Amino acid sequence: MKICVIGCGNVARVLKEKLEEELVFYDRHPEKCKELCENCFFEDPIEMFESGCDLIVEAASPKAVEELGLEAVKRADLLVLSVGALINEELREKLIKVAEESGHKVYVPSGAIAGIDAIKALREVGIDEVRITVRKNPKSLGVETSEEKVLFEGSAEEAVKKFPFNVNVVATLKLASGAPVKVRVVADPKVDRNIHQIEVISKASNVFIRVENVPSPYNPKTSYLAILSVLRTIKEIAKGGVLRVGT
Ligand SMILES: NC(=O)C1=CN([C@@H]2O[C@H](COP(=O)(O)OP(=O)(O)OC[C@H]3O[C@@H](n4cnc5c(N)ncnc54)[C@H](OP(=O)(O)O)[C@@H]3O)[C@@H](O)[C@H]2O)C=CC1
Ligand SMILES: O=C([O-])CC(=O)C(=O)O
Repeated sequence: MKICVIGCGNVARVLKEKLEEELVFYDRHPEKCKELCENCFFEDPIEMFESGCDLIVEAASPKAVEELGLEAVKRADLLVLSVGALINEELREKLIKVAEESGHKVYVPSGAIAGIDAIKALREVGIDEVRITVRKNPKSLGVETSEEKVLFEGSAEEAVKKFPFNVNVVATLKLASGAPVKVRVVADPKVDRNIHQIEVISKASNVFIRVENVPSPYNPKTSYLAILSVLRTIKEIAKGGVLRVGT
């Protein structure tokens, strides 16, 4: 499999370390790609897409999904990590339409959270409400405070606008549940992990999930679990396989 990666940051670096597949890269900072892989980067994203990708992995930003998502999915299957971009219904529908027309898929991995399997199943009976508290060290949220501080309470849509690099998981919950998602973002100097606490209320089950994630090596905003989730998704795509575990 040839994998084309948008973004030469933290996620890309770990993918390069851990994957045996052929990898090529694009970033708006070519020097970052050069550092990662001297002979396997492109300065132009379209040239990279045209180079024959089996899978395009977006690991850059919600803006990158807006700018490059349609061009990418026209040419290959697309894995989106900056899921916040997909909360915009117009962009999401366009992406799905282009994917359908070109015979490609759009993958959204579970990323930094767990429980997407149960949430998808509960959708069958309708989910009344999803609540999530995102708790991170102030440094990860770009603020300074010596005490625990609630930075935000509101809807998924507002949250992804306000914290584009910290609450992509909120958009994943919204897409998986189809329900309103109530979000709290808390800066907490006492924590050194990225903590996601999720409650799902429905007729069939109430589900309580708490994930305490170690930050990833090159970007503390991004949990290491998010990268492991991408790695596993890529491996399952590459392997095909007949046994599918999980909803
Ligand atoms: N779904 C999930 O659960 C999770 C998703 N994420 C998201 O995954 C993405 C990748 O994370 P990570 O690797 O840690 O991020 P990094 O900031 O380490 O790397 C991203 C790289 O992509 C570049 N980039 C950003 N926007 C564009 C663009 N429009 N065109 C070209 N290059 C661009 C960045 O440049 P510059 O520095 O100039 O912006 C940077 O070099 C982020 O959006 C992050 O928020 C992270 C954790 C969990
Ligand atoms: O990695 C995390 O803990 C969550 C995150 O940054 C995001 O959802 O964007």
